[in-house]
Amino acid sequence: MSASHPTPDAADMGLDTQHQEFPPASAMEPLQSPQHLPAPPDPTRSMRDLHNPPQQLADMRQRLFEVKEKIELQIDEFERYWPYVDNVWVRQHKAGIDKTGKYITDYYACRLQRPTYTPKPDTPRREGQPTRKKQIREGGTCQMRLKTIRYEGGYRGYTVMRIGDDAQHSHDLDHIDKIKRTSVLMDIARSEVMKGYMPASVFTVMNEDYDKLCDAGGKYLNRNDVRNASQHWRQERKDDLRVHEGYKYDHGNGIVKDDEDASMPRDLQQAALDPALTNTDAPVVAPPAAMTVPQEYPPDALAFPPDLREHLDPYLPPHGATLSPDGLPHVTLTYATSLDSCLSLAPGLQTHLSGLESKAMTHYLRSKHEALIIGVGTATADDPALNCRLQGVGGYGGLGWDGQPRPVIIDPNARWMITPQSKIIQTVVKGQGRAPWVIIAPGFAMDPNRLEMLKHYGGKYLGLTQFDARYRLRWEAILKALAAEGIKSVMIEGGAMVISDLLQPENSRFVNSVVVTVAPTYLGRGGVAVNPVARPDHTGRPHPLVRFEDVKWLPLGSDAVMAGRIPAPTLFQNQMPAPQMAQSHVPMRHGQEFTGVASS
Ligand SMILES: NC(=O)C1=CN([C@@H]2O[C@H](COP(=O)(O)OP(=O)(O)OC[C@H]3O[C@@H](n4cnc5c(N)ncnc54)[C@H](OP(=O)(O)O)[C@@H]3O)[C@@H](O)[C@H]2O)C=CC1
Ligand SMILES: Nc1nc(O)c(N)c(N[C@@H]2O[C@H](COP(=O)(O)O)[C@@H](O)[C@H]2O)n1
Repeated sequence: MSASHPTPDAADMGLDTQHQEFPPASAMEPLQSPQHLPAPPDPTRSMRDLHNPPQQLADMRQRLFEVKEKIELQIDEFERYWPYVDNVWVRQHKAGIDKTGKYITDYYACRLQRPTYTPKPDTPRREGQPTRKKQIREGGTCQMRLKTIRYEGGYRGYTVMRIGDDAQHSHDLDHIDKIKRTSVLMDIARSEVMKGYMPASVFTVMNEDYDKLCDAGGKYLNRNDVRNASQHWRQERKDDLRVHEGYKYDHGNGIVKDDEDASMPRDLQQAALDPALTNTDAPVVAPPAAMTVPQEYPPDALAFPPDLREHLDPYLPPHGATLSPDGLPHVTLTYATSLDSCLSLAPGLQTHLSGLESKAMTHYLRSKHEALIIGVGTATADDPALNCRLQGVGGYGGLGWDGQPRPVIIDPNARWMITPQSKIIQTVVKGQGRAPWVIIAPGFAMDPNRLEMLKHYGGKYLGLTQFDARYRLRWEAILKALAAEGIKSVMIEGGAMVISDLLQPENSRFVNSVVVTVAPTYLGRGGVAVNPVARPDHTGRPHPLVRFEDVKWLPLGSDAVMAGRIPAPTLFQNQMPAPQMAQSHVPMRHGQEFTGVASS
């Protein structure tokens, strides 16, 4: 999971995401809404929840058990997965809604945090009643806790994070599965019995695909669990119960598959198992939309095959990338150019240079970075979505915002006219991208409405103070500001001014690799060109500005993609020195001064 997330930071609501256990009273008010009462049994559960489970269920259960890093999910995803781990997590009493009414925070502790329960000596039972077996319940062994923040503002989402940097369970997930069943399993058992099936039959059918049962946390499910789940309902209806279609009672063996049915095609067998699909006697309840797993990708999804990925991976940040020893993120510079080095036909005009294959490649690159930088010239000209539309990332078949980079706009003068209709915001609303961060300089005249609007959708402004000799924001400061926000890899897409600036010797040391798409076209004079300023060597003779090394060319459709690295800075020692740096902070308007990074 990426370090950045689409929910407005918990810090925005006065919460320290790592260290503070409960929100300050000023920020949160106790919440009494019905959604915070214990979840009632879900009568819509059926065998389908076992046989057609949410995607990557075992993996998601493990992630929601460990919560090693912040997990971001869309609300329907959270509601789909959480009932599969509610055997682990017990909701605590402190829960709250902030004053804006947009954030709802809940706190959970591991089930094994409760004190150990030792039963009192059993009270005498009425004659003929069996003695109740009360077991010692293990507890008090695990201090792991987490909180969930549900955000319902310009978009809707959940952030799940553990409390305490190094917190972890004192046991594994299997241990919890052994001592407690999830509500999904109990709900399936209950609703199947309520359809008129014998508990033994329900148990047999639930075990039919044992791997899937284990994925759902049911490795230790037993017949008693099924009986207990439906006990109240069964008391008056003992005689009416039957076995599932396709099964029979076999003396000595219990409920077994009926061989005569075994020749049925597999999908028909599945349907036969689920009376909600076939049996008109059974109550048929449509599952809520939140339970349905989307099977198809959105129409704008792109595919980039694994064998092509292999060529580019050496140039990209590795999975779990860390900051450099200097505290800088991995930077990949990438853009599409014409043969005459132009990015677009004219200033302010978006021009499609990449073919379908190289466009898919660009989206693969986007999926591999935590942030995506463009200059305000590009944001204004293109009204871009700046999301990742690769099949399998969040919003395109993946979970939450997995693989979605954070768009970052360099806009020192806060001139980008972002509105709720901007494509970037529409993408956020659809759950297909993250809200942008905008980097601004001191002295900007910030429109408060725009600021509020951006925050509403989960974005923010970052104020920077450090300038170079031309009063441009220093790239080192930009990258360190993003690193301070948890970003460890950055893809810089353009436009021409940004790319040219980063190819200058004083900046190119921040670039780890370059991936350029060359389209077979001339755009002609008047185009917006990448043309960094040449630097003569120390004798005054012309000298190439940069020649990439470790270069690989990859034909993609009718384009050619070049991947390479910028040589170490020592190779530029013969060149003229970079201009002197300007002062590192400058006065803001209204007599204030920025010192370092500020966000709002
Ligand atoms: N083919 C491709 O791959 C791509 C094409 N493009 C195209 O490029 C064109 C836009 O390029 P261009 O006009 O050069 O604009 P840019 O996107 O490069 O934005 C330039 C502006 O961003 C701000 N800026 C950037 N870096 C800094 C810095 N270090 N410090 C301070 N301010 C900074 C400045 O804003 P201010 O002026 O307010 O000071 C500057 O004028 C568009 O036509 C777009 O379609 C864009 C990306 C990729
Ligand atoms: N790789 C590439 N090829 C082109 O032909 C382009 N015009 C661009 N432009 C960049 O992509 C952004 C558009 O992104 P969305 O498709 O809207 O997500 C644009 O703003 C440029 O940064 N890139």
